[in-house]
Parts: sequence; C-alpha cells; structure tokens
Amino acid sequence: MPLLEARDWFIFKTKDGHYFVQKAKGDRCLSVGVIIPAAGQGKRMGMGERKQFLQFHGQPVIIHTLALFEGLPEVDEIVVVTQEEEIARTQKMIEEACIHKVTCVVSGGKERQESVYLGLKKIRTDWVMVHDAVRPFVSREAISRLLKVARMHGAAILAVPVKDTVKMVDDAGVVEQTPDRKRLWAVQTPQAFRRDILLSAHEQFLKWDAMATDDSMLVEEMGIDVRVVEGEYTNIKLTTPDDLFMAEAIYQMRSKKK
Ligand SMILES: Nc1ccn([C@@H]2O[C@H](COP(=O)(O)OP(=O)(O)OP(=O)(O)O)[C@@H](O)[C@H]2O)c(=O)n1
Ligand SMILES: C[C@](O)(CO)[C@H](O)COP(=O)(O)O
Repeated sequence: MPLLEARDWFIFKTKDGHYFVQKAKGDRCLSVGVIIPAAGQGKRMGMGERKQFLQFHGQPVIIHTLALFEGLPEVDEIVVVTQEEEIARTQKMIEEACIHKVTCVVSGGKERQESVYLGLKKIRTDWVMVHDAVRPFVSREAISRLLKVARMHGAAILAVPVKDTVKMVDDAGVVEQTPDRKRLWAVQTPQAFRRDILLSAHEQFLKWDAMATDDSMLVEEMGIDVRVVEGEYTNIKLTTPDDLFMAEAIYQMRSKKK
C-alpha cells in the first residue's frame, strides 16, 4: 500500500527504505517502452532453432510479437535482448519486417532476469513493459487494460485464474498442501512498471544475489503492491512442442474472426 495518498499522488516506501513518488491518474504524457527478452536457449522446446526464431506462418515468432507492439500507439520504444550471436540476425529480421520502434538489440544473460536487467539499462522510457518474445498472442485490449492499471498504481501484471487444482508437492512426490484455487492465478506477460521502480528492484536483487522467475516478484519483494489484471488464456508462452499445436489453433481461430 502507498505510504501516503495525497489527492493525485502516491508516495511508496520500499522495504529497503527507498521512496517513490507516483503520480496517480496515469500521467499519459509519460513515455512507454517495451523490453522483449529473447535470449533464451529454448531447451524445453527441444528444436534445432531457438523457439523465438521458429518460423510461424511466414514470420519468426519474435517478429509476430514485435509487430504487435510496433502497432500500439501507446508504445514509444522497444528494446530487444537476445543471444550475442543472434544480434545481427535479429537486427536483419527487424529491418526486413519494418519494425521501427526497436531502438536497440542488446546481448542477454544466462538467466531471463539478467536479460531483462540488461534491457532495462538501455531503455529510457518512464514506463516499462516486459514481455516474453515467445508470447506472440497477447491482445491489444489486454495490453491497454494493463497500462491503464499500471499508470494508476505503478505496477501491474497480466494473469488468468488457474483452471486446474494446484498442489504443493515435496521432493518425495507427496502432496504437502492444496492451496485455495480461488486465490491462484497463472501469471503472464506483459508486466508493466514505472522504470525507476523496476530498475531499483533488479538492482536490489543483484545485491542479494537472488533470482526470480518473473519481474513482478522483484517488485513485490520491495514491498510495492502489484495489481493483477485479467489476461487471456490464449496469451500462451511457447515453451514445449505441444504449445505449437495450441499456437496453430489460436492462429486459425483468430484468422476466422477477421
Ligand atoms: N537467459 C534468458 C532466458 C530466457 N529469456 C527469454 O525469456 C522468455 C521466457 O523464457 P523461457 O520461455 O523460459 O525461454 P527459454 O529460457 O528459452 O526456455 P528453456 O527454459 O526451455 O530453455 C523467452 O522469450 C526467452 O527468450 C531471455 O531473454 N534470457
Ligand atoms: C515471466 C513468465 O512468463 C510469467 O509466467 C514466466 O515466469 C517465464 O518463465 P520461464 O521459465 O523463464 O519461461
């Protein structure tokens, strides 16, 4: 919760004593950037080509994702983070696809978190969305909902209610606990933050030498409330080969709607 709410302003105090002043009513003149982490190996997909570069209906997966953000008026800048050896090829794909909002393609790190941090140090916008290159199906409507909430509160993420029952299981494969499903959400990207909040969170985790599987966790650990915005079940992350069948079904469903 903000430390102080004065009419149009929030003042946040984080666990390690940082203060952030957040203008409420989502100051629309603030610039919005997107960091696209695309430096993964795609081990679980298990294909020769890294999954972010797999051809899908005539374009690499990453280009489908970038084209979406290129077409969003709210987005001022895109920074792509990829493997060092993929930078030249990625830049060429971006040029050929006429993606003009990409200001730079930078080399990523061993972990997703490091890649995002390297992108964060390059981007200069007031607001930052972090979106996985391998989530090509997020909708413009969901992104607009996310930005509206983030502008009001400083941090927001897309997520969908969990459909299956989820259990905590110990190392011996024995069920330890069944959390209340009504309170469980499957988290997606984009995740949207004030850039200063996200940068401070990443730098704090670097000091702690700690890891997180999403950017929201870093901000949560700073004691800042992160709002959940309902996403869509079609906003899948291409992770394992079966996801490609789902991707084809989503693509066909959307083509029929056009
Ligand atoms: N060191 C890393 C690891 C992941 N990513 C990116 O983060 C997104 C989500 O990561 P994930 O789905 O786990 O991709 P991979 O790490 O490639 O998958 P795997 O764990 O199967 O290797 C992807 O766009 C991936 O390219 C990244 O930029 N840098
Ligand atoms: C950030 C994320 O997409 C939210 O669900 C997910 O945590 C990424 O996990 P990955 O193992 O790096 O794909």
